[in-house]
Amino acid sequence: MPTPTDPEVPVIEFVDVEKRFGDNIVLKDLNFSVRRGERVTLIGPSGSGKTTILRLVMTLEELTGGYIFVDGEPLTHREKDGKRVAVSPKEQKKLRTRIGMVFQQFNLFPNMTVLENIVEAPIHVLGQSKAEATAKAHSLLEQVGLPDKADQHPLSLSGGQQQRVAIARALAMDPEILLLDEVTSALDPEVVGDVLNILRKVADTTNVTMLIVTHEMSFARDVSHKVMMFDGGRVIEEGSPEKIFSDPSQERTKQFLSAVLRDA
Ligand SMILES: Nc1ncnc2c1ncn2[C@@H]1O[C@H](COP(=O)(O)OP(=O)(O)OP(=O)(O)O)[C@@H](O)[C@H]1O
Repeated sequence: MPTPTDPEVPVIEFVDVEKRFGDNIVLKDLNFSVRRGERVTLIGPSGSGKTTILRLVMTLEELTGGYIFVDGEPLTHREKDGKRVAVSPKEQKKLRTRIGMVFQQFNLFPNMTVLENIVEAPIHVLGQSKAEATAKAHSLLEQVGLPDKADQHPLSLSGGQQQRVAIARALAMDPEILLLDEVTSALDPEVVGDVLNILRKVADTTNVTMLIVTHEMSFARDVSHKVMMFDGGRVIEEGSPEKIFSDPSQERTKQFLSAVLRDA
């Protein structure tokens, strides 16, 4: 039996996942796994459930069926005596600290400064000292090209700058898993490249596992090890970006790609 520290254990594993909103079944019998350090891009038509998958991993949505494992440990439910039993809030919180997410709409706290946004979770969730968290926050602000914005409030920054702060905030937790949900969709086209370059660098210089939802084909091609195409709540095709993007074998795939991706 593999243990959670076994390198063969997937970092993220979906087993027979079902997600419904009322009568709307968005994901059904969804099975996939992501290995440590792997960067996986999810693509699919609007409404196919890509964002929902990320939100389930972040425990922002309630899982209505099946199981999600992080490092081999159940994130929301485990099977016990043939029954599906919820894990304790404490167990869930422990796993959650390993996961960071960057959202389309930045989701920064508007009443806090940039620095306060970044140090909040490291201090209150990880128990870091204020000095340690602050030093790391300044270094991350340097890394995302905003060394002089620590004392500003998010709403005084441009969208691209706010997204860079959001990336710094996610990285401040040293996440094992980074979830990127259409992080450039709300940005002016001229700043999209800057934000993606920061993420390319994160991909190049860390071993963080990434689950990415994006319409930016070049970015997906550059950073992903694997692309998974979703439709009807299931994976319909998966493979290397070269395979999926450059040589779509079926006409259906070709049409599908031209509908959902843009080359930026
Ligand atoms: N909170 C919610 N309440 C009810 N239905 C929801 C909720 N969130 C998502 N849905 C529904 O779930 C389905 C999948 O939505 P989701 O946002 O995951 O799709 P997506 O593939 O990310 O789409 P897009 O590419 O347009 O962002 C949609 O039908 C959506 O209406």
